Amino acid sequence: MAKKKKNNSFLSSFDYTRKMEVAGILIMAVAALLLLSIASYNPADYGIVKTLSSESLLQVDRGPALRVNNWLGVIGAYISNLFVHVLFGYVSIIVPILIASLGWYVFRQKPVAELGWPLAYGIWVMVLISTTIGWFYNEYEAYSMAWSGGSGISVAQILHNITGVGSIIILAVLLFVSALILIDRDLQKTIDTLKSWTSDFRENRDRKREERLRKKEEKAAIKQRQKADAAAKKEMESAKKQPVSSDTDTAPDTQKHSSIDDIVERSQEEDRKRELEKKKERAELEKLPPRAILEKKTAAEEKTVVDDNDDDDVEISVFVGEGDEEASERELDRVNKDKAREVPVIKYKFPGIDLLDAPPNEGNEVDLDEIKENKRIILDKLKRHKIEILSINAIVGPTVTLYELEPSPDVKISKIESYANDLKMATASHGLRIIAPIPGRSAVGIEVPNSTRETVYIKSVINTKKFVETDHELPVAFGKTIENEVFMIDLTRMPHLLIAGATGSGKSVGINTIITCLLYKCHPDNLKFVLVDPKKIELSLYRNIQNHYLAVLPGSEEPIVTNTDMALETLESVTKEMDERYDLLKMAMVRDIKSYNEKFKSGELDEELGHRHLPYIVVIIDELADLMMTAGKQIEEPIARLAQLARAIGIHLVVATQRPSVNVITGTIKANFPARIAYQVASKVDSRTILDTGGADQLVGRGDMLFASGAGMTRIQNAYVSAEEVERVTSFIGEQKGFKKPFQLPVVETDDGGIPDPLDDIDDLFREAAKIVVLHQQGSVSLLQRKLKIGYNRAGRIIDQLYNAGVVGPYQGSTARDVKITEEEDLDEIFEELGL
Ligand SMILES: Nc1ncnc2c1ncn2[C@@H]1O[C@H](COP(=O)(O)OP(=O)(O)OP(=O)(O)O)[C@@H](O)[C@H]1O
Repeated sequence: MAKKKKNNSFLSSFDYTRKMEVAGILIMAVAALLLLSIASYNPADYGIVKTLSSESLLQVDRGPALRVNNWLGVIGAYISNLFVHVLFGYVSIIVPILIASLGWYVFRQKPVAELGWPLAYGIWVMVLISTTIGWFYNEYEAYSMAWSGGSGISVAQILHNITGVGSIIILAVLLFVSALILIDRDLQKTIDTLKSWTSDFRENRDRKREERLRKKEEKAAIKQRQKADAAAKKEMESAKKQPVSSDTDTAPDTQKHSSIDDIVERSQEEDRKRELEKKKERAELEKLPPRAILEKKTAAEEKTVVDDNDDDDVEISVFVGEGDEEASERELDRVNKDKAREVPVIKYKFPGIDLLDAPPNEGNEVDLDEIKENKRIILDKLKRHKIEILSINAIVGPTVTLYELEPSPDVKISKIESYANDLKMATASHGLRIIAPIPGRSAVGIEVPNSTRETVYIKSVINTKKFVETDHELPVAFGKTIENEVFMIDLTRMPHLLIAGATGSGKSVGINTIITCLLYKCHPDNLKFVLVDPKKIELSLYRNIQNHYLAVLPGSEEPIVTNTDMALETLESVTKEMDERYDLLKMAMVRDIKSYNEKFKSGELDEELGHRHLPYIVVIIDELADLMMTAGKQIEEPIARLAQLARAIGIHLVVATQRPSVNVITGTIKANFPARIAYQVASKVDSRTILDTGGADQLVGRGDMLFASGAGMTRIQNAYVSAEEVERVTSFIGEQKGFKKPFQLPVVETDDGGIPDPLDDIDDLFREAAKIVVLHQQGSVSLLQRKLKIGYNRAGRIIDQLYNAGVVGPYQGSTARDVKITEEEDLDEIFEELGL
């Protein structure tokens, strides 16, 4: 009695958990032993153990003939014979697996009842597979019986007796259905899953390939840049070491380089500062509790708490952004009138706001039923995955509604993202985008497209106080954010834009929005467009405004560039304009175009020295792919150079393509365009090429876009401007007198050594200039400026003519041109040839 009591107390000294752990380990050990015995099954073993007497079991060595092969000896031989030979063949291996799962459940104290179906399924599959193998064994006997086991063979035989060849069809169908059950319980879903697997695989492979290519290119670009930097540094150092007398010409050239570097470096420094500020702002937001952020973000919004009578107890608050304050009547016209008055060079009247269509219906209608339904679906789906949500905010935008979910603290945010496909299917919506987490918050955003979209009319973004009163130099109000706020940028701060979107996604409308915004804000004296349109139709509407707003190659008949050769020449010319502008800024000792123009306006800069008012130049390329396909590297080079250096001197690029592949948006181009816009694209790979992340493939087209700059990504509904509106605006401008001709870009030397400037228009000072150059053996613009007391432009033109006549060599960047003539007689011969 006493003993029993002691025993009891020994067992009861272990708590329940420990007992379950021990039981679990024991069950798993049994499973492991069973597995070993089945895995080492040998048909000969059973015969041997049957012949063994009980004494022989105690013998140290029974000799090789009686040695059992099974790893678990005699017991193993019996067990494996039962499972492999008698029952289900090697397929019996499922038994120890099932036992091990049971052991694991006991060990972890999970509810064993949960294993009911998996156990039944495992046994069913075991019987089915062994029967199928048995069927083939009966028919062909091509392999050992151990694969199906006696039971598999017998069941197959019985089935065959009853249904003949139909038996194998039945078995095949049962196997297929069982496999489907394993993959997924829904056939439709299974097909979708399989489809998404294959497309994921393909996408992955493509992405990796593109990524490799991009990295390679980026590396090459970085190397190139480093080389250029090193060369420039070296040059600067050598210039510092040997002070050059002021009347030699190499000094200004060297200074020019260091000055370019200075200016670029300074503006890069400014970019860095801006980035830092943005980071700080984000960090501040992170510190605020989520609620406070929402309040901050939606300060101007209406909030409705919806009582949806659902049985869940998650509250949903619906926010609709009020939008920006409308500008008062004629405010824009008044501001523009003042602006036009300030520029006396031409008489100009800005287009009026009434040239734009008025939005037919003001405001954004909210479909509360749709919101409730989406909430129900989202919660339902997440509940099934055991994700608990504490509260939801729905922010209704023009195109999509953002559901901000606050999950309970123990939920891993990234888990929700993995259910994107599931949610997409449940809400039956293309364009569902998951933001997990919303930057700086422990909330998850799910954007679901609205069933009825609101068109954002351009008038509703232009005629706002935000746009009218902005002091941005080149303001572009793209459209409206999800909070209904006007999304506006200053192009000078971007400083360039890369745009991608499949055909029909709203790119062209987007480019028209950019141009229209600029036309409504910038005086023609202060802004010029270089329009490159290989598709030949998209930008043709702007022909009307050539004498006001377009910049062209000298002598060009066609104000809009439509072929690759011309595009190449034009971009090179813009690059030359860039170099010239750097020279001018250096001479004026200012660091950016704004201060330069102010200095010029105040009369501090001498026009005789080449100083001139510098308008902003916005180069728009609509379809980079067409140019890259025909000119490749040749076109990439000036684009990359402009993108790298043109920031401080008022030249900005807007480059669009419908083919965002790595051979169009190369590493070099990408590296120099930090601000990017993606409209809807065809695949995740395309989205990654443009944005470095997915998302653009989930947009819903018609101007639905993502804007990405260093500070994150914003979803925007692009403002709609129709072709008729563009036509009205451009005709209004075009009908005014304007300048005599379009803005002339500088002349560029062509590859074959000639320059387009014809020699029959030889400058009066050509002879004198040639003599000076030969005398000093130095072909430089500033030498001619000093000696002939002429302006920069004229001296530059004479140097180009001297080059064309063979007196000086080609342009060599930072050093003066070589002089090809040494003797006066040779020069006289040239004069004679030219009839001078
Ligand atoms: N912001 C917008 N709001 C409403 N509808 C739009 C918007 N942008 C585009 N759309 C609609 O989508 C159509 C296609 O747009 P768009 O011509 O700009 O596409 P795209 O990307 O330039 O195509 P492609 O590359 O073939 O020229 C437009 O005709 C218009 O009906």
